[in-house]
Amino acid sequence: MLELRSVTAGYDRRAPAVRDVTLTVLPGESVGLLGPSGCGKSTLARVAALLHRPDSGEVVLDGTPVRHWRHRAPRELRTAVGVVFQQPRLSADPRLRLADLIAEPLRATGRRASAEDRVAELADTVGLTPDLLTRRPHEVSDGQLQRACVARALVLRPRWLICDEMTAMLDASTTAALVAVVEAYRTSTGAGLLAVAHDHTLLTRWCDRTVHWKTVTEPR
Ligand SMILES: Nc1ncnc2c1ncn2[C@@H]1O[C@H](COP(=O)(O)OP(=O)(O)OP(=O)(O)O)[C@@H](O)[C@H]1O
Repeated sequence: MLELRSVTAGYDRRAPAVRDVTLTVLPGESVGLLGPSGCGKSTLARVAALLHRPDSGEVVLDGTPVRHWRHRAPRELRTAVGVVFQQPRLSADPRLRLADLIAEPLRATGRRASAEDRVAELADTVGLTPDLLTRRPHEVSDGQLQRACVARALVLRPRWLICDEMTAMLDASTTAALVAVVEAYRTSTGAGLLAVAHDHTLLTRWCDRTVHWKTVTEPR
C-alpha cells in the first residue's frame, strides 16, 4: 500500500502548498488526482515519489515508513517507485541517447548486464523504433521523448507509478498510447498508480477512482 498520512509539504514552512492530506493507493489500484492549478498536486506527487520531504505527516510504502528522501532514500524504496513528469525535457539528461536514458536506472542500480534486452523490450512496448533509440533528446519529438521517459519509469518494474501530468503536452494518439502502456503494465504486474492531471475526462476514463482537490491551500 502507498499511504500518505496527514502530509503537509511545500517550499516555505509558514505557507505549505499541501496541508494535512491523507491519500491511500492500494496495490493494483489507479487513483486520479484532479485539482485546480497551484493546489499542490505536483508537490504531493513528488512527496509520494520520495522526491520531496514533507514538513510533517508520513509516507508509508508497503508498510515501511519513509525516513529519507531523494538519493538518501534506501534503494529498495527508491526502486519501488517509478515516476513520469509532465515535461520530458526537464527530466531527461540531454547528453544521453534514448537507449541509455531508458537504461539509466538499471545502470544506477548495478543491473547493467540486463540493460540491452530490457531496453529493447520496453522500446517495443512504448512504440520507439530502434533508430530512435540511438538519438539524443534534442533529436526527437516531445512525444517520442515522453515515450522514453515512460519506459525509463518502468525499467525497474516498480510496484508504484506516479504520473504527474504525463500526457499534458501530448497529442491525443500519443496520450492514448502511453495511458495504454501504463494500464497494461499495471494490470499485468498489480502495480498501483497515482495519476495527476487537469483533465477530468481523461482521469475518469483512466482511473478506478479520482480524488477531486477543490481548493488551493491559503497561507495562514
Ligand atoms: N520549487 C518551488 N518553490 C517554491 N514554490 C513552489 C515550487 N514549486 C511549486 N511551488 C508553489 O507551490 C504551490 C503548489 O504548486 P504545485 O506545482 O504543487 O501545484 P499543482 O497543483 O501541481 O499546479 P499545476 O496544476 O499548475 O501544475 C504553488 O503555489 C506553487 O507556486
